[in-house]
Amino acid sequence: MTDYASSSSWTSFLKSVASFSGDISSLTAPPFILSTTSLSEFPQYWAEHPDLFLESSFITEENYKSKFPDVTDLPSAEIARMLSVTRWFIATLKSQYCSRNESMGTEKKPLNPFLGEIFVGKWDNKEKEEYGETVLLSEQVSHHPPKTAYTIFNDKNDVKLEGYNQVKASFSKTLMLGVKQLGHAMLHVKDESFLITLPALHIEGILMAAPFVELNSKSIIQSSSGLVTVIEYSGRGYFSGKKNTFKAKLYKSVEDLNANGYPLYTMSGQWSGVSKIANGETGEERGTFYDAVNHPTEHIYVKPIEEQNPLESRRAWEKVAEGITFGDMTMISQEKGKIENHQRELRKQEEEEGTEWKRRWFKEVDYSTISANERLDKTDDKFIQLCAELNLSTKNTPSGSIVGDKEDLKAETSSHWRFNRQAWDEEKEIKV
Ligand SMILES: CCC(=O)OC[C@H](C)CC[C@H]1O[C@H]2C[C@H]3[C@@H]4CC=C5C[C@@H](O)CC[C@]5(C)[C@H]4CC[C@]3(C)[C@H]2[C@@H]1C
Repeated sequence: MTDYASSSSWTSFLKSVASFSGDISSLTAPPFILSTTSLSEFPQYWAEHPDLFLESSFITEENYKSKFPDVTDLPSAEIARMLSVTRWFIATLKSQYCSRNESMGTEKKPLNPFLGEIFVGKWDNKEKEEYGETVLLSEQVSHHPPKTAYTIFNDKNDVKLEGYNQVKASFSKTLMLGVKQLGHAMLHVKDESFLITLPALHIEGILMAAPFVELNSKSIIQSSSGLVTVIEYSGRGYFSGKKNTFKAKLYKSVEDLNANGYPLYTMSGQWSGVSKIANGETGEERGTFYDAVNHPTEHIYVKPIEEQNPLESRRAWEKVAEGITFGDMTMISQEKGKIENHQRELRKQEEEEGTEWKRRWFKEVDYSTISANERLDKTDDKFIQLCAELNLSTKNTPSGSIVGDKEDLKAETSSHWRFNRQAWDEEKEIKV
């Protein structure tokens, strides 16, 4: 095993970190820490368990007890659906935050998508007729700063996830990279909606050239039914001492949450391992909630590169990925240079013509026009309604910020990316 930590390329990289400007892509990291995967591919990690992604859409008053056989006191289908959505969300975390360690040995620096870069794919679920096809569309809607908008939809069962992501990163004195996520995700299952806020994370192990992600802070899942789940994260050295630890509490309402009342259920354990579910009031265990190690992961299907459009990520980055695989710095910088030069020419042309790159499947919606309480009775916008339940900021703040907290007061914009389904229905060039 190469001792990367003491290699000259890594020590000089660490020196460059000293002058880190906050823009992750500005850092030239050595080939062994570069990933051949672009950030535009990351939304696939929301649906690598097609069964769990769709499960809540199959839960009815008639069958809900069968979905959680150990939870004998499950009161209703609505609560079962909230448990199911919570389990799906917990199940996404291992793919989101550990998949590079599993496939490449350590966390790596993803390729920085160019403006307009797209990534599309599907889970055809052929083995389960009742699932139907799940489609992923991802588009880099901003390059400065990088923002990725995505949707994952399954028309047959009326399930759709829509969201976008932006990160703010900063190095601590101990060279740990702290990352705050902006944006949010919204899951719509038939006539129910769930707002999901994104956890903050930090990258440990950079000094030893063996980086890995640990989650911190919390996520909230707010349902349009009023049910709410709060998930708190911790790592090694915190109360339980184990890495990737979480504690999730499902409350009947925000009032119960705010009054520090009993949750209906508490789920706790490791999001990358096994977690248990217990009765929220008595603490009596009700069995295993989720087992990340033994639940099969199904990777997305992406058509071969030769069938892809030039804007599609794996085709666009093919040569750079080759350079990274061979550790050929010259090839990496030459091929990256071609992509960057082409982008510079496009921006120059747009500047001269007074135009702007046309976003393909997503549009930016400005929520700053009216104040929050006015909006409530004037909108059927689920984002506004679900944020209002939790008094969450609707501005461009780290996900989960509260109205009036310092991040909310500091934020100047309130624009969020939304999927434009009609644009996809009218799409002529790109096939999944
Ligand atoms: C920046 C210094 C550097 O290059 O160090 C190399 C190290 C690999 C650490 C930095 C990179 O670590 C990567 C981890 C990436 C996040 C992983 C998962 C997600 C979830 C997904 O839903 C949205 C994106 C997000 C937050 C990734 C964002 C980019 C991260 C932090 C990469 C770092 C550049």
